[in-house]
Amino acid sequence: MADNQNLEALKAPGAVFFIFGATGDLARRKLFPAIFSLYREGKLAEDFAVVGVARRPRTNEEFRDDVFRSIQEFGRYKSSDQEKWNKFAEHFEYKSLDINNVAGFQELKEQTEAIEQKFSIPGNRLFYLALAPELFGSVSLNLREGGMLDNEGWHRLVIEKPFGYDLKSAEKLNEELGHVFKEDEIYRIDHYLGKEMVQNIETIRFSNLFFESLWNNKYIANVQITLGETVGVEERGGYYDHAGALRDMGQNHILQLLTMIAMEPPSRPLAEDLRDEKVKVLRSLHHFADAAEVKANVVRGQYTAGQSKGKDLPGYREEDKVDPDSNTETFFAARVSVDNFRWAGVPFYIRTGKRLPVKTTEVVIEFKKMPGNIYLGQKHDLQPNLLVIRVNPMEGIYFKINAKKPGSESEIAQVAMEFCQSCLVGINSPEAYERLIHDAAKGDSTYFTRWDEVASAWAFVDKIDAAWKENPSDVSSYPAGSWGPKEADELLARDGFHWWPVNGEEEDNVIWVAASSS
Ligand SMILES: NC(=O)C1=CN([C@@H]2O[C@H](COP(=O)(O)OP(=O)(O)OC[C@H]3O[C@@H](n4cnc5c(N)ncnc54)[C@H](OP(=O)(O)O)[C@@H]3O)[C@@H](O)[C@H]2O)C=CC1
Ligand SMILES: O=C1O[C@H](COP(=O)(O)O)[C@@H](O)[C@H](O)[C@H]1O
Repeated sequence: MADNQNLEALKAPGAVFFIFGATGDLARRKLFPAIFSLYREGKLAEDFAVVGVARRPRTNEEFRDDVFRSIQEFGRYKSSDQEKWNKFAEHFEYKSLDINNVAGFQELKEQTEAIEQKFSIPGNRLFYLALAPELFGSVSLNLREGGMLDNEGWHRLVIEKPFGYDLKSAEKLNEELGHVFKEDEIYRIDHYLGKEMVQNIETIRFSNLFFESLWNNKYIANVQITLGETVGVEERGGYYDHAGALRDMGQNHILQLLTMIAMEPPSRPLAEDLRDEKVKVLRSLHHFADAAEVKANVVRGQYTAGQSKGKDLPGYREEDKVDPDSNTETFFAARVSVDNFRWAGVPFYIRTGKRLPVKTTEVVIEFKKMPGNIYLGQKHDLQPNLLVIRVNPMEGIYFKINAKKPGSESEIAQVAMEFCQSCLVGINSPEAYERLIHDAAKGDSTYFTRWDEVASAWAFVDKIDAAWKENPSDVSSYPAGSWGPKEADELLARDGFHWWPVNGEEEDNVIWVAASSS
């Protein structure tokens, strides 16, 4: 009984989910599998439906086949029972329309009313825009013009990143959306906020006395945030060549991770309180004053041909749909300061890149060194304590401490005490998109970015971009499969630090103690 009650509380209310861009890459790889997982776990009400929208012609049957293939290829759960699949698939319909043509929306309205009647759906409508950002404004206007918002029930707009190209374009887009939707109806996706371990940062920080009491500039020497990718630009060269790493990963995912690490505890466990704290961090970021300051603190790189695991990899300029003379950065690293009471003097080193040696998202908190004076003269190099939060692909945390090497007389060894969440049997963490779609359907905006966060992040990034534009070809190169240009190491070396190894590239002399059941 208690379990049933819990399940009921988890269920999102009945609604129609509109996936605009239903024939696209994101829908196929992430959104359909996420909806299936929510259904399998009983997190969707029985009275739900999904309407896929794009220009390509598709019958409902063809669309359901597309959805089936996407789930079998990319889903956490696969479908193996035809009868159960048919029951799920009958909730899916397709509508071919051009976003720019309002007549299509009027037809969509009629189709939607019939679906709502068929499944007794109470009129709630969630519009997920898995579309190129240029279409976001038109789709919201045409939803209104086509009468899609005239009914009773809630209306929510879920928007993919990038939200604009810079502050100015983001403001324009926000204004366009604001003519149709209120701020609390807009859910701006940053899928990193849906990741299990990103949400866990809040819990780790605010439920452990020994972390929170050390979480400041008295005890922390620096923070390192790495979002490494082994892939190149794949099929997205056309988009990426206009975006680059700073816009693609920096303005959103990295700065969001940084806010989770740096924010003050929210006064109440409410979405607005958490977002208030995050925006305060973004407002505290030191904005680089001019090109010289950017040059001293930000490194940009582009990959050239290289090798990974014995495989030859092309350079960025040889990639499909990329300008052969492109100066777009596929890597950036920066030394960032959060100018507030807690963090003054603590450098935050951030980096991301395509074609790095490993796929990894990790945050390393390096604590200040102990004086070590009582060990002087004993050939001990006392290492600093580290707290490492592993977000992706491994999930977990570990803490590095110094201890007497087992069996030795006085030797000191580094011990890594690990909670390896992904090693735990039975844990199959929900994908970020599952959580976020579920949250949006329940009206919980905690892990979506509010407009003032987006605007503050752009204001910071625009300063870097403006400096880069003054000298567009000043981009360092790095061979595919390496850790980026050497200047990224120099950023830290200057301060007496270095990047800590990530994702299992651990030093040999560390003793691991695992707190998992694997
Ligand atoms: N793919 C990814 O991994 C990620 C994507 N994103 C973001 O998600 C969004 C979608 O990306 P992605 O799926 O890769 O893009 P795709 O190019 O693969 O898909 C775009 C979709 O838009 C549809 N479309 C284009 N023009 C129109 C139009 N005029 N009217 C109706 N439908 C139209 C296309 O269908 P059709 O041609 O049939 O009309 C297609 O379904 C983008 O904002 C992207 O930045 C964010 C993070 C990761
Ligand atoms: O938003 C994006 O994220 C992906 C990386 O996401 P992850 O969850 O696999 O770490 C990145 O490849 C893509 O370029 C970017 O647009």
